[in-house]
Amino acid sequence: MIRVQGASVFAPSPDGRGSVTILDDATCTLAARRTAVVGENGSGKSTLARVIGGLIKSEGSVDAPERIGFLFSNPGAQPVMPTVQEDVALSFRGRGLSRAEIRERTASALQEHRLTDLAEHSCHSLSSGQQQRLALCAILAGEPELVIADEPTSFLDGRHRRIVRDRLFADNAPDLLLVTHDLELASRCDEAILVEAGRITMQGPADAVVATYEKSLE
Ligand SMILES: Nc1ncnc2c1ncn2[C@@H]1O[C@H](COP(=O)(O)OP(=O)(O)OP(=O)(O)O)[C@@H](O)[C@H]1O
Repeated sequence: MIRVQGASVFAPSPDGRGSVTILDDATCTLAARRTAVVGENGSGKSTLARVIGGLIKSEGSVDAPERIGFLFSNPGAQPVMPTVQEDVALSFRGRGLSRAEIRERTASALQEHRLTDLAEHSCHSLSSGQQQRLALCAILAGEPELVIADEPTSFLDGRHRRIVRDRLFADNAPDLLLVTHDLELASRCDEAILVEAGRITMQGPADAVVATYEKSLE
């Protein structure tokens, strides 16, 4: 369950003299297992996702699960460790596991995400699509209650897009808040919210919200 009450975010205006509102008094209660966030470029979707994920501060209040995995729209910003293997292993630390258990779980997570061949590679040497797959692997390894995914398939080829979609929508996957321009994927969520010019203008069943949004684009 996510509750956002009167969240507003301001950024410096381009002339540097004042501020512009990039999220305008957003209020919503998201109780569905999977919620899509749709809207035009620059409407404020990522800003809302970051506010919910606690990555940026806003006015108002946000109540969200404690264990959130955030998939950035720029996957190059995601890895924190030098190599692929170390980055995934980090997700298993702090849970009282032995070194051998961490090694074993890391190997199995890498295998599941078809990253075994890249285990020793430097995270920064990976392509954007590989980084996006690594980010998902590392985040799911952390067993979050909620995944906030900002365009999680933007750099992926068709095959890997299907794999990532299937993983995010698996029965045992964490709850999902999905920012996407892929309206077919958005429709697979239970609910959706529409963001327009910094405001949440609609919330409801994903199909209905996507249909309204698509119409507004005609
Ligand atoms: N740090 C910032 N400083 C100034 N303006 C910002 C900042 N972050 C976002 N904005 C502006 O806020 C608006 C909303 O940005 P946001 O990234 O939330 O949009 P979005 O709906 O996710 O867009 P897209 O679909 O293109 O990814 C944009 O006009 C953007 O330029």
